[in-house]
Amino acid sequence: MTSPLPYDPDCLARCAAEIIVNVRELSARGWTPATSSNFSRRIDGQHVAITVSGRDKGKLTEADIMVVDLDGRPVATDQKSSAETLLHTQLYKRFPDIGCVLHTHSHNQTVASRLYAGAGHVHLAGYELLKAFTGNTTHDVEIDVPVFPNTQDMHTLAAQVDALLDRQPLWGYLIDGHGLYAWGRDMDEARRHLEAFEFLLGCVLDLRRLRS
Ligand SMILES: CSCCC(=O)C(=O)COP(=O)(O)O
Ligand SMILES: [Zn+2]
Repeated sequence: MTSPLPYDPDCLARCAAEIIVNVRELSARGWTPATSSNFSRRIDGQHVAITVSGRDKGKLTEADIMVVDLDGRPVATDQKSSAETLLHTQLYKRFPDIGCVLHTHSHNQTVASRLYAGAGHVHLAGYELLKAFTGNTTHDVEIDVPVFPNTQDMHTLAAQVDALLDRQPLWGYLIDGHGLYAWGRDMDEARRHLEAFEFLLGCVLDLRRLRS
């Protein structure tokens, strides 16, 4: 007799469907080139639905979504989760409110990360779209989007993210030459943050080009 799954399979199916439909849209914008990027959704207090490593994110099916626990260990599967699983699970583990983490490799995100790696952050101020981070209450906020050095050592990267999360609230960060992580309480909020970061980074890059 097979043992029952430790998570609700219907909940996994709903999370997977949500990831598939949203990621197809993000991929159609060119934000997930060459199998890059990874995506996850919290199933419950202990389990996360996340993309399998190396899959074409523009063509995801249910078979490309698996379950890991909050330490990033595969649950009831022998598939290999995203190489960057730890960057997802560290957020779910630390913040019970976080329900969705989205990581993309758009052109704007990658160029901005290269340009601002030296400064360590991209400063965002003066934009109406900053309301995307304040629950539409005010645009009068300033955000420094951190830029972390890229590494294949996820424990090093996760430790740097954790140290910054100790000091300030964050809705996303860049990795140098790599891409953007953004998150939210659910898919809609995470997407709003991701799209706002993408738009604002595009503005910063255009202004810098026009002023030079
Ligand atoms: C070819 S992309 C390099 C790895 C990466 O940065 C990424 O986002 C995708 O890795 P995954 O293991 O999640 O497919
Ligand atoms: Zn990546």
